[in-house]
Amino acid sequence: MATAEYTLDSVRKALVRQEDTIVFALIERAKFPFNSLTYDHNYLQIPGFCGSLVDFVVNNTEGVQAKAGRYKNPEENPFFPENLLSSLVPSYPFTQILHPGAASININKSIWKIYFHDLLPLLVASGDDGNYAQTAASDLSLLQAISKRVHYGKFVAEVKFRESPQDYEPLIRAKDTEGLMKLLTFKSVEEMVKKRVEKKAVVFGQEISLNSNDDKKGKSKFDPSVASQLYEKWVIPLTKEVQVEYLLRRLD
Ligand SMILES: O=C(O)C(=O)C[C@]1(C(=O)O)C=C[C@@H](O)C=C1
Repeated sequence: MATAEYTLDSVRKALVRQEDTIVFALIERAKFPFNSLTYDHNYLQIPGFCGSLVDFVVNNTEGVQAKAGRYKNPEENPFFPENLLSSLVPSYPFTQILHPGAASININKSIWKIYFHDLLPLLVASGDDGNYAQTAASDLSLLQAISKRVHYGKFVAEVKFRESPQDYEPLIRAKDTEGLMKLLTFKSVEEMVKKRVEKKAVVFGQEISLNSNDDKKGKSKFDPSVASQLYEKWVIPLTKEVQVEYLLRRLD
């Protein structure tokens, strides 16, 4: 998008499209049981590496993706920024609409904790089918989709600021976190988002049969209420946290 194309309407449309990615990633992770060895620090015996299989897969995949240029896009934020090498590919002129302070906002450590402690136990069945590498890969896809959505709050905050700087500036100068949170909140939009996400989970998660009468009979690929809970408890609050963090740096 060019700078002029970033409006509240266009960034909300991007958030709506990201819901599809998140719901599909939920479906893909729910295909596997919990597979606890994926997260067990004593399972791997790889010389020179200390951590679980999911740590190993995420660290190494992010390493390759960083070299391939993924994190040159200001919409992307790595989970392990400490270990990354620079991009090795020619750079693309991404539209720079964000304030430079945006680069220092990365709440992936919180997303990581919530994902493993709270979301996974709600989403997947207990059990072990041995597909640990595939499980870790589907964890990473889902983590990346959630992370992108949450950090998109930077873009949402920027367009809100540009649309009414006169309302935001005094609150930013006063470091009024609560006031900012109130100003950027639209409860009716949040309600709509939660309902739509649950509906997508119902529709995308249903069995498809060529006989239309059978469509709704099969078992859903995951519990659709997990999608709305994910948004209500974590995705929306964290997106708002990113917006406040961004706004607090907006006049630096
Ligand atoms: O649409 C917005 O205005 C946003 O800021 C996004 C979002 C969300 O995360 O879905 C967050 C805060 C608002 O209260 C409404 C929705």
